[in-house]
Amino acid sequence: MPLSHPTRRGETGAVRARGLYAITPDIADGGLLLARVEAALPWICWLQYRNKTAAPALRRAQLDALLPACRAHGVPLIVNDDWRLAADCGADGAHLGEDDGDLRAARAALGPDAILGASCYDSLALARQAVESGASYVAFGAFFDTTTKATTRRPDPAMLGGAAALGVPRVAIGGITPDNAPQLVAAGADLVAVVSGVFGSADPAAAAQAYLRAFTPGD
Ligand SMILES: Cc1ncc(COP(=O)(O)OP(=O)(O)O)c(N)n1
Ligand SMILES: Cc1nc(C(=O)O)sc1CCOP(=O)(O)O
Ligand SMILES: [Mg+2]
Repeated sequence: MPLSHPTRRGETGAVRARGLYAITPDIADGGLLLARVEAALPWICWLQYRNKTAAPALRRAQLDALLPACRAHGVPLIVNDDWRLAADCGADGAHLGEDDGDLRAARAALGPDAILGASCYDSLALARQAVESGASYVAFGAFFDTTTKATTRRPDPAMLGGAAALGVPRVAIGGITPDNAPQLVAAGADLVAVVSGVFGSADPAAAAQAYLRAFTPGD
């Protein structure tokens, strides 16, 4: 199952990854969240913990439950929005958007091996700045309509190719389905980041596997 492999580091120490980057939805029930994540874990490359509504104590408790499950599958766990929480709970990294603080501070706090992601929306200039500031991957979106989050920016898939020279994994996000994922992978996406397409499904394991076909055209 080569596409379920987690992050590997090359000789330069750079993050290399390819496949599905699953992102959790806002689920208050920790048992339900863990069950749905555990179903998907064999098929995913990275997991992002994203909960926009939980109180800090619940976020911490959910992360503490998810971390051993991710470790058991060799899947890095990345915390959305809050690099301090990522550091406190021993996660593998953090994802920061434009309102989530300073990438340089996050890199300094998390250390050189942490996976540090940056939202770059529809901007190559933002992506260049992010890498200069310590980001180890860049994310572009929203490529398609999504009901998970209000989005205003819509990059062209060609932006993924334009970002190749940055030398870090390129993540595509926003309304990605198994049907539209192949065009983003063909345009240069190393990872497709998905919330509802995986965790909104009655069968997260089957849903996750459906995305992997985008990375093995012809199968
Ligand atoms: C992989 C990935 N890409 C983009 C985002 C969006 O981050 P942000 O713009 O900070 O919005 P919120 O997710 O915090 O609502 C992401 N989380 N992950
Ligand atoms: C969290 C997020 N960030 C986006 C961006 O464009 O930066 S789109 C998005 C929502 C992705 O959810 P779904 O896979 O359900 O469409
Ligand atoms: Mg954010």
